[in-house]
Amino acid sequence: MLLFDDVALFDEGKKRYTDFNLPGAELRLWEQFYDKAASDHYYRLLETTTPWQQRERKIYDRIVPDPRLTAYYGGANGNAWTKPLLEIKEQVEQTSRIQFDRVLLNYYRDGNDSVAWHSDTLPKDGKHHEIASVTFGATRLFKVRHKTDKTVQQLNIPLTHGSFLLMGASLQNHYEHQVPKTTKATGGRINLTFRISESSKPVYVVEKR
Ligand SMILES: O=C(O)CCC(=O)C(=O)O
Ligand SMILES: [Fe+2]
Repeated sequence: MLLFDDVALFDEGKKRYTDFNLPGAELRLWEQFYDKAASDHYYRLLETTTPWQQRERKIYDRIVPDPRLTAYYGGANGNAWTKPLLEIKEQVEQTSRIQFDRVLLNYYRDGNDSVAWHSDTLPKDGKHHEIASVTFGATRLFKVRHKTDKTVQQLNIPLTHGSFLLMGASLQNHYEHQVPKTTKATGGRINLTFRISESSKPVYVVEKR
């Protein structure tokens, strides 16, 4: 069975690069960072071998399960790195010239799974770092909006199978993002966000093109 044949982009066989040129923040996208065969391979592998957890959070006085499954690798409390995750980490490090030391995996089982508007948590050193986001599986919209300046247009970025989105450190200061639920029939989606914890600093500076 072939997975995710609806991704028309793959027919073109092109790696497409976009710099969103956001005011005050860096956001860059490589579509088909992985080709279809590699993307299908990683999707299947991660879906079946990851120790997915259903996390919960307290919202006021209610305990609410997250509308997605998650797993952490690296850092103080994460699972031990696996060979495929290290492979992906090295590939995003080569392109971004930034070194990451942990990864959060999100598994959106269908269109009913989501992540609400947020900025990623401030690391303990009080400073945001770059985040490298890799997607396998169904295409979902990644929405980005400025926290205060309503004149900055909201972005709706379809993150396709095998894409790589690089978020600059200041994106978290000035913008928030979400992956909304969708009623469109959609299969599973796995997103990996490679991060830098407080104990390590980027080895390289992201180069502006
Ligand atoms: O699934 C995505 O594309 C984004 C996930 C995310 O924003 C997060 O885990 O902080
Ligand atoms: Fe996030």
